[in-house]
Amino acid sequence: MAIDLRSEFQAPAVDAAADAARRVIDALVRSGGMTDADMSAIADRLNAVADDLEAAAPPVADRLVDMWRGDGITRHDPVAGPENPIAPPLEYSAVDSRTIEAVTTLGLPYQGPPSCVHGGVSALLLDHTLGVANGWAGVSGMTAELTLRYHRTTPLFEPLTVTARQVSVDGRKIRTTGEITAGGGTCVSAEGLFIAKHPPRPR
Ligand SMILES: CCCCCCCCCCCCCCCC(=O)SCCNC(=O)CCNC(=O)[C@H](O)C(C)(C)COP(=O)(O)OP(=O)(O)OC[C@H]1O[C@@H](n2cnc3c(N)ncnc32)[C@H](O)[C@@H]1OP(=O)(O)O
Repeated sequence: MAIDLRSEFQAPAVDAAADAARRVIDALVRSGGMTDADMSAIADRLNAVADDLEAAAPPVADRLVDMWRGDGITRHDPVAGPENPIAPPLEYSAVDSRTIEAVTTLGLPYQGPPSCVHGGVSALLLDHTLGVANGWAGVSGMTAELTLRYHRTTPLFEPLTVTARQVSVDGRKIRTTGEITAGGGTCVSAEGLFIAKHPPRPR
């Protein structure tokens, strides 16, 4: 069962613009200097788009309030946020009442070692996914510790399954585990300690 991304706040045109930005990021990294495209002209066009967006954008303080409307999963975060071009974005499904998973394929913008996912990107995906698993299980908090083991390299261009499960809640201490697998094998595993604490949402 897919986990609902706050359906009352869906914004298909915003998500489509973010998807287009993801394509731009991917194409820029793929091109580098090995392109016949006129990169000076492309920089001008991209800056023109940024000028339009900045001219119409709200004050940051207003947007922060907007970002934190409602409850549940955010739409702007850098892992699952459909309106954040940095996010792949992961789309979570519930496995059971304490476990979630997402399948994603990462490309060149996320590269660390040759043709492999950057270790920091894996940490980002796991930190967030463990946090969402906590939210899904009903008791969430802030990351206090995140221990990662990199078992083998995590491939680009192949489906990755990112899984997280809330293991225990002891007072304010929440323990959660997760992993990234490819082709059925574990690439990265994670153990997290979360402390039940919630900074106030901007209002
Ligand atoms: C329908 C859909 C549902 C899903 C809905 C999804 C919801 C949406 C999900 C969003 C998912 C985002 C997932 C990203 C998660 C981040 O990215 S969070 C950002 C990164 N983390 C931080 O910035 C945290 C920074 N650190 C802090 O703010 C504070 O140190 C902490 C961690 C909150 C703890 O501070 P505190 O509340 O003052 O806690 P404190 O009283 O000192 O300690 C409480 C207990 O925890 C222990 N403890 C505290 N820190 C540690 C530590 N590092 N190591 C070991 N023990 C510790 C203490 O020893 C103490 O133990 P006891 O004495 O009670 O036995």
